[in-house]
Amino acid sequence: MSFYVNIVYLLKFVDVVYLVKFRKGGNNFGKKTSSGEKVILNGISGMVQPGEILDMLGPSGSGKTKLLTALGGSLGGHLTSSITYNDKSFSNSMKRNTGFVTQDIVLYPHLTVTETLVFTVLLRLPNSFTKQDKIMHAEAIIDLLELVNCKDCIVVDPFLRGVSSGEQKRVSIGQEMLIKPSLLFIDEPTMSLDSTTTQRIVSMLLELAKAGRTIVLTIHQPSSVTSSNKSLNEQTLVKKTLVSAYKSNIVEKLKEELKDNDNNRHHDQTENKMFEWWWWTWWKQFNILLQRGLEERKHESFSIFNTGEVLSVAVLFLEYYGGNPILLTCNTKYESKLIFELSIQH
Ligand SMILES: Nc1ncnc2c1ncn2[C@@H]1O[C@H](COP(=O)(O)OP(=O)(O)OP(=O)(O)O)[C@@H](O)[C@H]1O
Repeated sequence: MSFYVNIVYLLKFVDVVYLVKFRKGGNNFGKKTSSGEKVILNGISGMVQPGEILDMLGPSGSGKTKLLTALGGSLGGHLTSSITYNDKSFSNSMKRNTGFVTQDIVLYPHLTVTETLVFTVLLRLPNSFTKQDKIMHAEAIIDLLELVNCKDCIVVDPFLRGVSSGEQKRVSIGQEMLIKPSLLFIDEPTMSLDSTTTQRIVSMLLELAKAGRTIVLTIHQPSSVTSSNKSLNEQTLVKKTLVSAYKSNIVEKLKEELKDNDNNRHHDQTENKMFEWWWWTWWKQFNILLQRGLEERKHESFSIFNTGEVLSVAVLFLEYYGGNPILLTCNTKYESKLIFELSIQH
């Protein structure tokens, strides 16, 4: 199974503005509060071609995750922008081709690396692939992400160490890779990793981009140009210089480029023809979810209550997500967190 993608996407975003409403003063313990608006993203523009990686650097709180989520088509609320993918807006059909790796690593702690990826691939690849094909695909991803040495390790082992945080991050990326997404969004792929693991992940992302993907990622830069060892005046000056350099050197050029690109580009008419949508049968999905739930909790002694819990979680997931395979990579133990995250993202 090749890692080349069927559809390639040109991502363009122009003047992305995002506001949030907030209550001034937070909880005023019974006193009157007033509300206000905060500008989180203020007119951001850019373009990413297939085969390219756009890396967003910035200090904590600068809006990287919000922009990434907006580009991934999942940011609701007060968003005004023109974000297009091959000159079309984000659609449900595109979700099939989009992978989104969140900052927090959320994996089943009691499954092995192989089990994690195999259950994901069984749920997320269409029925046109045989079970054997799907398992082979998961094994290929394990090779690609250099997870062979830990493939039989439990993700979080209560007695031993479990897999390392770098390996967990690669498993999270692997879960998205299984569907061969054409667009890949990754929030902080190198967070808290050592330089060797960072280098490995970056090389892997370069390989994925070479295969035709459009990749956007964020990297928190602790040693950013406005670092705290500079005085406030110096920080403000550096910010102003950067903003005006961005406006005069980049924005106008970029907008020109976006215009040229609009005029010259031959639209990819094959997208819809190549797009393959499928729905799993309820029974098949239920079985995989049930099997995963039982595998995850095999270390616990099973009572009627536990069994009932696993069964209801499997049903609940089918019901909650309406059988949408993209959302079925969740973690039983961490449903509430994921439901929260997914309700934000989808
Ligand atoms: N509902 C909200 N109300 C007020 N402010 C908000 C709200 N949601 C997000 N913010 C603010 O928006 C800003 C951008 O958040 P975002 O998560 O995108 O930052 P980030 O650059 O990804 O940070 P980090 O590197 O720490 O993950 C932050 O300052 C955050 O506090």
